[in-house]
Amino acid sequence: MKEPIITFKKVKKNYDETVVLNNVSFDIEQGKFYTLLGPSGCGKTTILRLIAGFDEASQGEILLEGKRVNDIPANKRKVNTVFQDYALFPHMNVFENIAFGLRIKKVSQTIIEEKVKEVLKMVQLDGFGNREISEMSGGQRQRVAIARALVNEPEVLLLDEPLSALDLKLRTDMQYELRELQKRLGITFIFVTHDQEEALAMSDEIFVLRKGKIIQSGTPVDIYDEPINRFVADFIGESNIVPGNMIEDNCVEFVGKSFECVDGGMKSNESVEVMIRPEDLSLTTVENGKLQVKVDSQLFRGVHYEIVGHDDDGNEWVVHSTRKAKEGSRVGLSFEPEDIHVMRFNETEEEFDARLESYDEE
Ligand SMILES: Nc1ncnc2c1ncn2[C@@H]1O[C@H](COP(=O)(O)OP(=O)(O)OP(=O)(O)O)[C@@H](O)[C@H]1O
Repeated sequence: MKEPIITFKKVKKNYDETVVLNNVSFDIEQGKFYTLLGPSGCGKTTILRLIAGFDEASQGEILLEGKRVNDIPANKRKVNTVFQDYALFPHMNVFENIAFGLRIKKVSQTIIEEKVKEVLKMVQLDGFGNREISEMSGGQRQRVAIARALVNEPEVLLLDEPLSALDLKLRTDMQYELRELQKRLGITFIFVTHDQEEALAMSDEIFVLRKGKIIQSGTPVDIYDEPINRFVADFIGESNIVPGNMIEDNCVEFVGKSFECVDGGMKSNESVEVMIRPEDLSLTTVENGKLQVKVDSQLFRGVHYEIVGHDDDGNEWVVHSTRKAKEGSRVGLSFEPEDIHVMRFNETEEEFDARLESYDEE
């Protein structure tokens, strides 16, 4: 791995007695799209503020390009932030909003004009310089905010829920645009969201946070397919989770039967939670099914039917299927060994924290 562009080493942040970040450590590589994902209040914005230099860490080290920056002020860091509300100046036009930072740095008018033109082009707002902010749509304002950050040529762009004010269609378009922009510029983006679909669609790497800790990091596929615990499984996507028992490395028992699986790492006889995603289950006949369920309801969701049923042990199963099922009928469900994911059963938060710490020490 190249030298990380940002490193957090056991960073803690507290306000008086309240611990907001607890021993957070990570490396951010240059040129990738990272997402901080987690429920409200878990510490996402705090991490951005510490990177930007708007707040100081209570303990631990923050490095930018290998150099400790704990005591370096925000304006000396090659990092720029795009805020949730864009923080544009309403009384200035688009050009002046973008030029503002350069004017403060006393950059010459010719260079300002050149640079503003260049970033307006990057965000596809060519020719919008003279418009007032009030004449711009939500998506356009968003792009002005990004242009204003890009004009400073940051190595890292921090984006704090920048799409949350947009309606669904525009939001999806902007997700695509932002991802394309990041690829084109090749700079590091660190994006904050509590929307898991957005995180999956946009990121190279996701950090999942809970209560001031990063509890899992990895590619969207890693996190979706191999959630570290039930919290991550439930937070990211829909899942069916039932209790089970490991028979041996590649064999797990649930709903009274044993199944081949490829997900090792648990001890024999260990109690586990077995997860299978709704789209990994397919409908078949009762005879051919690995599981049998009675269909309780189904909803048409456009791309698929969402079928909800229960097995004879009373466990609920959700299936995403392009085929319909009949309410009240019995159907079989099939799945592949690699679609089974096993997690520790009933792990308490303390036990989980101890497990995370043991990984850190390895
Ligand atoms: N200046 C402050 N003084 C005291 N507590 C604070 C301060 N700033 C943040 N906090 C607390 O720190 C915790 C983390 O806040 P943070 O803004 O990082 O969360 P977040 O994950 O970004 O949440 P959201 O998704 O709601 O924006 C919250 O419990 C918040 O109340």
